[in-house]
Amino acid sequence: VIPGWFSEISTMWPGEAHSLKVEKILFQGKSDYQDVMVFQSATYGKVLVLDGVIQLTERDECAYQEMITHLPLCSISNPKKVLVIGGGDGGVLREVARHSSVEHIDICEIDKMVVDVSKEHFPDVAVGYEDPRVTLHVGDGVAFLKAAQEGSYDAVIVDSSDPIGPAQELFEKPFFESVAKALRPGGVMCTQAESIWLHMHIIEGIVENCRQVFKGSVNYAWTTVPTYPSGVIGFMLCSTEGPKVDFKNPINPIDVKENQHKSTVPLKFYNQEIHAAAFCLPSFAKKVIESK
Ligand SMILES: NCCCCCc1nc2ccccc2[nH]1
Repeated sequence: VIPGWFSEISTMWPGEAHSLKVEKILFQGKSDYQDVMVFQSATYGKVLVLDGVIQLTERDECAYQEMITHLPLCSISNPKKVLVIGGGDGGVLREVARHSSVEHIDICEIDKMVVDVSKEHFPDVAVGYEDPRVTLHVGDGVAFLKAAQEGSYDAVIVDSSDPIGPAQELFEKPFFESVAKALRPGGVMCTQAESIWLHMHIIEGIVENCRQVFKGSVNYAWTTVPTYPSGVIGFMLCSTEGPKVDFKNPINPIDVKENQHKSTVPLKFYNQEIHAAAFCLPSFAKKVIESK
């Protein structure tokens, strides 16, 4: 351990560790589910760490939050009812709120400490909670979806941490089945789907499960997030049987106007070209993902 530096060491990425220079530790706690830490970094703004794994930094969170939200929502017309699983930081809420067709946003986050810490230390991310369309449910996303009424959502966004820890069940087939049940015909799911450099085996399993569960389209997209392991992270884009969804051609460009309730920052990362580009895969990943 180098004094003054945080290194992201994990069995999920053996032999490598991204490091950030630490100016000051702002919060350290242990919730019922995980260790929670916030520190001021020298060059990436504030950083949120759960069980030693970087979840977001102020400098590059825009890439992840904008892509995980707009890849699905710009692929369907007139999204009205959206469910977010995880994402307790509030960043996905901030992005969903940009879509004026949306009437209601449910968010189910298991760890209240993540919500409170984000509101305290990441106000520009937690601003999403201030939108009047948002309802926060503190609890397990698996149980929430089991209880959800069939066909009640246009989109479900699964903004989970990694499959080691509280989010483990969110990568398994029964969970995907409960998501498909809660979606309307032609409804869409977008999940955090790890790194093609580090987790091709995990991705292979997710793709296999999704192809069995989602009878519409199933596509893998990816983007650059400098502070996630290997500097990239992926998304699983799935739609249920029904009206065809073409994820690769955004049909519903965001009418990016001031949020009804709060003026949020303009889009920093997402645009139509990067939407289409996100689905272009290197051959080693294409071979695995498109053969499933
Ligand atoms: N190793 C990659 C981790 C990706 C984490 C994505 C993420 N960031 C989050 C912040 C708060 C709550 C849930 C979250 N999920």
